[in-house]
Amino acid sequence: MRVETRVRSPSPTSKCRRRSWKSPSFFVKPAGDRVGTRTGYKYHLNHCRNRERRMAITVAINLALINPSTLFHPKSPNPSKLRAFTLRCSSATSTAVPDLAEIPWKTSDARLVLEDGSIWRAKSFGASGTQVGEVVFNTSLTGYQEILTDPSYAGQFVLMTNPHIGNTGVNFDDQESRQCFLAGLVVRSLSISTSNWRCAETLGDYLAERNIMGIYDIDTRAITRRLRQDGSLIGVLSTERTKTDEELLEMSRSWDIVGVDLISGVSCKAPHDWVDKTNPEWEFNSSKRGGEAFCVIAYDFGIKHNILKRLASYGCKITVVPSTWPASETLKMRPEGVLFSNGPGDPSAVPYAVETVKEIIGKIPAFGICMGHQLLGLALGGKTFKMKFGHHGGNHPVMNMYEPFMTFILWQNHNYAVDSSSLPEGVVVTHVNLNDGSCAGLAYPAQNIMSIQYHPEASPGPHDSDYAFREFIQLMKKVKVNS
Ligand SMILES: NC(=O)CC[C@H](N)C(=O)O
Repeated sequence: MRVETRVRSPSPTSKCRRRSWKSPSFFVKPAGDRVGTRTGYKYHLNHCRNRERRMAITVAINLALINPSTLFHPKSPNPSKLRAFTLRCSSATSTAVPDLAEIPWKTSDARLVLEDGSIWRAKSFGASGTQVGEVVFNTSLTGYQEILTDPSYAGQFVLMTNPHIGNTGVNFDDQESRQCFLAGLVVRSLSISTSNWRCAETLGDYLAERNIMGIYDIDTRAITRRLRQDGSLIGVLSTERTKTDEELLEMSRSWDIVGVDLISGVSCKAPHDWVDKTNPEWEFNSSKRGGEAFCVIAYDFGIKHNILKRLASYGCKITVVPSTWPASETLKMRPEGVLFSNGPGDPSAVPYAVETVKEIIGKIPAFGICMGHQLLGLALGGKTFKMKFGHHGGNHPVMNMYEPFMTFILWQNHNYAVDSSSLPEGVVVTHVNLNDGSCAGLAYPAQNIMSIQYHPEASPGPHDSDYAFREFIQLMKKVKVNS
């Protein structure tokens, strides 16, 4: 198919004040011997501000990417600039063209077999092979790259409920860790083109290079309903024709994620300092930072880079240590605070980490995030349990129990939770998830402990809870002043 694009600008001499006359129109139409010249798509812009103009150009580039050599825009107000821009963009992503063009006509070549016996046919992208994991659904509309690189998804297939994924491609600034640890990605519709000023490669290429499997053209709504009704399910994803459905089903039924130590596979291997702050270009909260720098040890149970960046932006000097780092070494380093990070899997499967937490709390102010929060709950004598299908997404309402009318919309990503009723006296539930009443935060003021089940760094997600980092700073400050 040849693609012809035209951008028609408003007449500069037009005296007409009506908006529609002032608006540029933009046409993208398939052209060629067997396609009528008047068929195609018309993008009519309501007004001609730069942003809309850029959008129009972006649409033109996306459609023209199917065949960049036929890019054509004779009536651009500034043809040479527009041509240079569009050609630069199309050549920057031209390596992706053959794959993209193939996608809509590809036939099913993958199966997702769930432990309940259901078999879902799909089309594969990224790596091929056979992979087992727990299927969880994520309700986030954006941020698939941060999700892919969040180590907390180790051992899990992430099914995105947002039906359209891949349209912004992948860049190398939005990585939350050194690699993708998840088992695979499940999407309804994989974008046939990518368009973003930071895009460095397509999602498919990115996953293939990292040996991560992806599938698309699968009924993600039906699977999500099943997970909501029956709870998280183990699944096997396979592109191998030689494997029978029965074999894959057997594989899914003989694997379990409960009781497995997934932290040891994602944690760093040696201590190191962290200095990167949130890029000033993306900084959203530069107010109320004191000049004081606190030394913090961050236990890496699968830590996301943006937790470290936010802490650094709040002025902390951070040393990241592996999950097996002895508490005695930490105490010798005399930090002013200890952070217990997020991380994958079952908190009760890592008793060594609970022991470490037990040895540290009460001696140094402690802050737990997600897995760190669960480990603190266990160390304080509480219990954790596996939730039905967990919380994965950026739309979770969480209420602050100290200020009951303060409800935040937050990013959560967890399958386990602390059982509020199991917590000993003196430990307070500070936050509650309003969807199901589960514990979303706790504090033990007597030992200068605070912890949250949600992600204050967002990435992706709303920034509502960035204040949690400030509260940790205030906690360290209070202890320093009083000591
Ligand atoms: N984001 C996290 O730290 C996840 C915590 C824990 N592994 C869970 O799934 O509940």
